[in-house]
Amino acid sequence: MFRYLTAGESHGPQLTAIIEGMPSGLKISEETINVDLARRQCGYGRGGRMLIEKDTVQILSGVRWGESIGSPITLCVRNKDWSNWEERMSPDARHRDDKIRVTRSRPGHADLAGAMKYNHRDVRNILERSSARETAVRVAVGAVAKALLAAFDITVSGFVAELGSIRAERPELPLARLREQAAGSELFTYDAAVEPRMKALIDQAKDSGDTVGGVVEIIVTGAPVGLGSHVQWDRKLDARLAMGLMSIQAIKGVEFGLGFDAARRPGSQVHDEIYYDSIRLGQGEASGFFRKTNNAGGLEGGISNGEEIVVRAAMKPIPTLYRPLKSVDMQTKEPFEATVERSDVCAVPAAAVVAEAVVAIEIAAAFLEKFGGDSLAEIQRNYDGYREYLRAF
Ligand SMILES: Cc1cc2nc3c(=O)[nH]c(=O)nc-3n(C[C@H](O)[C@H](O)[C@H](O)COP(=O)(O)O)c2cc1C
Ligand SMILES: C=C(O[C@@H]1CC(C(=O)O)=C[C@@H](OP(=O)(O)O)[C@H]1O)C(=O)O
Repeated sequence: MFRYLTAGESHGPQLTAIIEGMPSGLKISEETINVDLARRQCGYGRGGRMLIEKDTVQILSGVRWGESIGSPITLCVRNKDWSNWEERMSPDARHRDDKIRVTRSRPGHADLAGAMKYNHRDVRNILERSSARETAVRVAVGAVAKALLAAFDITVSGFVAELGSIRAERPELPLARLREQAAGSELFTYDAAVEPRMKALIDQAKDSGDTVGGVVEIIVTGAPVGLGSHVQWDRKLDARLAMGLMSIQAIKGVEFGLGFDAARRPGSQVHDEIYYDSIRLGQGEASGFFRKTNNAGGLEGGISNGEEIVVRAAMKPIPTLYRPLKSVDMQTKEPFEATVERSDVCAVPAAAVVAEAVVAIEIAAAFLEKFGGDSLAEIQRNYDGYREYLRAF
């Protein structure tokens, strides 16, 4: 079974992930993972923390001489900011200092609900882990999942589809190529996917002490028919993708293909009609069956149907506002303005990279369930056999 856990606080020494269930024989390098880590840090509207960090991964287990060996893979991303927080975040009781407690919860963050749930009088004990800093190491896990998928010509790419009320078209270049370009260029940030109008909106929000959200779109190409299953609720691929995406900090909605728009149209304008053409087989397609539209976003009955998987996730505006919202001091119960932690104004471009990672992780998990084996070679045999069967279907 392919699974992973993450650990680590935003201003602690490091973030760690342990991945289990990766087959042996997969080429994995820190350099490849670092490309996605760098992409996640970019994007217009990020705050001061991103000037401090320059995220790089360390592979601490499970990979030898550039290839996975089948044992658990440990990934670590160190927090450079830790050096400024060593005492405030120390595990040592001698450093306790109740004078620096955070008691003014921010509306929209996990602060108050988390403090009440865990019986903390210092909101820092909550915000350190609820922080989206955690997504750094999740992106590292996603890069490993992408490496597995790439071995089977499956790509996962994302872009900023909406920012505030501004909509963007899907970039013209195949998204996989955009990513390759990103890898080769320091200049490329996800800014390339963000239009000048979007930048202006972020500037405007910043100037007025406000924040801005948006929608990211993720596209999976090359996924075969048959990932996920209709037979049980927790095996449906759309459900699993939605859970992965909803687990990203500040994501508040997920839709596939036409999404919510499907509810507003009659069935004749929603469902993708099915065609068959054997000539496609000669052209190297995996199957003669195809659709001319993809309103379903590549998923029917919780099963991938061979079309591109298209999923969007809505991100709410960042909860920490430089012109703070009203809150109540947990200690005195007096009304106050919420604490202003150093913060991003907009992290939608970063969320696109994080969403790519979680989508890659869920697709990789479903892929390994279907074609699983202990080595890449074994999976390749299983996959080849399935593709041959599909062509004759
Ligand atoms: C990449 C990324 C960066 C974020 N940066 C900030 C930030 O700087 N300040 C902030 O208050 N929230 C930020 N958030 C959002 C909060 O982490 C999130 O709203 C919070 O954990 C509460 O969870 P919820 O919004 O899912 O309910 C960010 C989210 C993402 C995905
Ligand atoms: C550190 C990251 O994002 C952070 C997410 C975050 C939050 O509350 O979610 C708050 C900010 O942290 P800080 O208070 O240290 O400035 C962001 O910078 C990151 O993306 O690597």
